[in-house]
Amino acid sequence: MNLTVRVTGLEIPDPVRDQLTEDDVAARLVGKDATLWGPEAESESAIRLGWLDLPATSRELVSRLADLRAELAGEGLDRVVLCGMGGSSLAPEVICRTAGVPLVVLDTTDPGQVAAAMTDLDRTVVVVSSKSGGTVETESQRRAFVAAFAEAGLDEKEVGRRFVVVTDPGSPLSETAAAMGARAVFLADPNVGGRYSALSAFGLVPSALAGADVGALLDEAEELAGGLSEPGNAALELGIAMGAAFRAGRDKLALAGSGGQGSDPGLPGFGDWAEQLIAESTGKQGRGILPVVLESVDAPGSAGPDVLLAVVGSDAPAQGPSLAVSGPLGAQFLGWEYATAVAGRILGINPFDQPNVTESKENTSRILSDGLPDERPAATVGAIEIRGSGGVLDGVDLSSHDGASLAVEALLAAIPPRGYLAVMAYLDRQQDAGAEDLRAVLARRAERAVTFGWGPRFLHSTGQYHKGGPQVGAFLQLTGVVAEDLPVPDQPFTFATLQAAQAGGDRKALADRERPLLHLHLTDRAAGLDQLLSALS
Ligand SMILES: O=P(O)(O)OC[C@H]1O[C@H](O)[C@H](O)[C@@H](O)[C@@H]1O
Repeated sequence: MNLTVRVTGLEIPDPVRDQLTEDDVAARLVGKDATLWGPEAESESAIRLGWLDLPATSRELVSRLADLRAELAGEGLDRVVLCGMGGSSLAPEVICRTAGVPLVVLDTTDPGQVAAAMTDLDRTVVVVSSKSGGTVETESQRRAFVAAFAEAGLDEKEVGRRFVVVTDPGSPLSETAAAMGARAVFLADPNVGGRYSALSAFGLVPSALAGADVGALLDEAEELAGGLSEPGNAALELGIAMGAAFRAGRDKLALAGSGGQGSDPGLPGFGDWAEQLIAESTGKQGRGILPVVLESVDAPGSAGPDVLLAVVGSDAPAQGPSLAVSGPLGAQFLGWEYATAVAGRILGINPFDQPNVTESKENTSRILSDGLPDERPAATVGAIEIRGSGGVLDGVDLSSHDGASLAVEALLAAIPPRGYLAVMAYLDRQQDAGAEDLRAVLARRAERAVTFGWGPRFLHSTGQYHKGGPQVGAFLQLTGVVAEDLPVPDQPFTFATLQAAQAGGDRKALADRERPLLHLHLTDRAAGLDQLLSALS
């Protein structure tokens, strides 16, 4: 078995393991028994277990993708841009970063970040990935690239040849792909959900075109797959540890990479992939495991009474209740998917649906048709406009020059015991990268779990947990002024209005739950971030 899981400092009660053994869960999961998560989950589970077969069924893609990559290279198309959200982009990002090959991942509606991806068009091929084929971010990016290629002088046929599409059979995107004459269309297995699709066409197509060795990835997964029906296998142990920790009150899973130390190479970006898998799969019905992606093994948030630390890519135990999960990337993907399905059974939830994701999307659509509500700031301090809901600004003196940090302090004070703070930044992941530093700064002050997510990307990941999981979150939303907007061709909105509507739609979903929420709008992005970080550090 090429995955090892070492559990340290966490007691696993015998009944948890005994029950799984008695119920023959390992073999039944490999046999795709849809009854494992109870009668209510059965119809969904019945069409969501195809990921178990992917190490074998995805094989046919390997040579097809090698041929396509060679064909593209022959035409000088060596820059790959991937448009896709959540399950359609997180895995390729890890695969390519781990392999050290360049892939431009576009999973945003930030106008500046989208515009920055539209360079070097003469050597660019765009992979448009969406399982449903109806994701607004992805479709908007596709339209923007079509227009950019046309503006660069390509005729309609040439434009189509710059696109490779990955989607489910019969989706609206499959029809669009045919209509635009896309160079290639890869239809994925509809019996695999987005966040379980790392080893399907969604993970493999962009990665192989960017130059990653996806055959090796499948080999790694296949080696693990061979032992997954055995009781006591490593992926089962991982799921048991996640479930037992949850039952013992350790419902925050802090994820850290080994940073390339020790015997395993690092797996950069793996935490963000696992975050979506765990948050969307378990965060529902008022419970769930909250993944907290850390900057390093000893970053703030790696320990605490409600925390289990998982170090990915390490075989050395860390301090405190922790897991060391080592193995190559292909085995990690399959192992964590299997473990999450097992943990889902222990938690008593359906690990294959995402019942609360649509809510923010619907709010966004409403804002796009009715317009943004006029929400006056409670105060403006320096480059930051301050707004709040859920009582977070009650009694806070916003008139002083440190009004913004007082507002943040009030938000931290509103985090309930065993709760968490989610920082949600609807900004440019490249240009405003410093926003990520807020996580550790705030975790140090809050002494509670603090997560960081780029909007709208996190809506397809932790967004489910925020709304469907335990209602113990406090929320810091960051938005910023847009220097130059970008149209979404043939749509009644621009990227800036879409981004603002997504932030507004999610604020509404959280406000409807009366969660404490602080919204800081940066009227100058760089100055606002500096102001915030220096006030809080
Ligand atoms: O691949 P798509 O259909 O575009 O979906 C992208 C993402 O969107 C939704 O919000 C789901 O909650 C995610 O699980 C999914 O990965």
